[in-house]
Amino acid sequence: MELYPGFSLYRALYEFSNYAVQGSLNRNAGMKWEDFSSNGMDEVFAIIILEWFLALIAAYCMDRVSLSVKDPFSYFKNPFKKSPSPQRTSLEQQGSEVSVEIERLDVAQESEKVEHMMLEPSTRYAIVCDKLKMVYPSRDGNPPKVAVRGLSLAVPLGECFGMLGPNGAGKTSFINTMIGLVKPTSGSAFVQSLDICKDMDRVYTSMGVCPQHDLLWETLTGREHLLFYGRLKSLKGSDLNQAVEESLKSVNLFDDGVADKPAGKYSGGMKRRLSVAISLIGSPKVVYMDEPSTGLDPASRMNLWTVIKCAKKHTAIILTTHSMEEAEFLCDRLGIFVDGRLQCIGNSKELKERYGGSYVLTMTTSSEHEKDVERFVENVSPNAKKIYHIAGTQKFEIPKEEIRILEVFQAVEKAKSSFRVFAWGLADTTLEDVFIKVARTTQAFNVFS
Ligand SMILES: Nc1ncnc2c1ncn2[C@@H]1O[C@H](COP(=O)(O)OP(=O)(O)OP(=O)(O)O)[C@@H](O)[C@H]1O
Repeated sequence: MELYPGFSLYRALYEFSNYAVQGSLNRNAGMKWEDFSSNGMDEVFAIIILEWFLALIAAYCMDRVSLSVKDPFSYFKNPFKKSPSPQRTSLEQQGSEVSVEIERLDVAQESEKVEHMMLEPSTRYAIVCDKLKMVYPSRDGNPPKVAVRGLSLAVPLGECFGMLGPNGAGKTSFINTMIGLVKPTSGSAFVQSLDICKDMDRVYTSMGVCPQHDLLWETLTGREHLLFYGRLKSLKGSDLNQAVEESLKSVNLFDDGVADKPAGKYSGGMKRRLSVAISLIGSPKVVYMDEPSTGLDPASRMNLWTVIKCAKKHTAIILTTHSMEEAEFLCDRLGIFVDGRLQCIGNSKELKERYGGSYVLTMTTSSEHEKDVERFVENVSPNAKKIYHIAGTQKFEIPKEEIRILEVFQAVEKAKSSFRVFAWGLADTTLEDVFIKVARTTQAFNVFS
């Protein structure tokens, strides 16, 4: 009976209380150590200690079994295999909503390319990320945040890769991982064949960074900043002075003594230009630019674009931007990044062809002719879809295969005789349309999944 855990405890308590009652009646001390062998309490205690060890082992096994949710018996098959930590499990569950997504062909091809590269490394590619994942740990009661979900990407020298994506998509987190500010949670990344987890010190010598927010010393001048970063990139003597001068000229910070003013007195645009110059000094092989032209006037922006375009000839650049114009002007390939994942990848023409497939017809009339416009569009293209409507102005998405542009022009001219058209236009798909479509579809999918 005493082998049952509860019973041995009960027996011990019973004996103690019995001796205590007898002790108080007979005015003696109750149970003593020497009484243990006479009343069997030594056996009871031996059983309790043994059971404590057995219960501990049983509780540990049950805990491990409960963690192996998919196969509760897997623990018994291999009891020494490390089980995932509770945090890891919750992250995997968090990521599972996305794992049902159908990976798009272009993104899958990029992953395949990277997998191939991991087996046969190539020096042509300056940046290679293989299933890179970055999770911010839970803090202040908030759950962990998966910012980058297994990104696979290869960027060759001479390419500017544009990373587009809505706010909070994880672009900056990706860059921060690549520049060593935060450690990847899993996956790997290589810069010039150097592992960012092991050889970051060597990676820094061939890397330039233009962060999202300018990181400048208020009291140092623009020239001093460039001298400092130039020295970090191993430039010396006349080479360093020449590189600094060229860099200052390229971003229009050379004339009128601007180069020798403290950075604290620079305008926002000047600081931004200095940050870009810093990222490019010493001709690094890899450059990360996080929204480089934010806050620049149109002339400075165009000037900056020329500098970046010139620099990319011998560099691999990863650039994040919210400007579609900038992306089209600078980037050889683009990736739309939503919720920590690349949703599509290709050059701007390919993306427009892939995700466009329709013209946008805009027509403005007085409010009473709105129905006439609807009928007109239905005649032109039965599958047209109204996408926008406000005070007499309506926009319709028309499948490209359903219309010929000449016929639309003829039809509009004819319609003008039936009702007054204030303005109208027919536009091809823009990169902005593609961006909105991809971002909306993915976000809607994530909400409903
Ligand atoms: N230090 C942090 N701790 C926890 N979560 C963070 C941290 N930094 C960013 N995040 C979260 O990670 C996600 C990705 O943020 P990130 O700044 O990388 O996005 P982004 O694409 O660069 O956005 P934006 O275009 O606005 O710059 C966001 O949901 C953000 O709230």
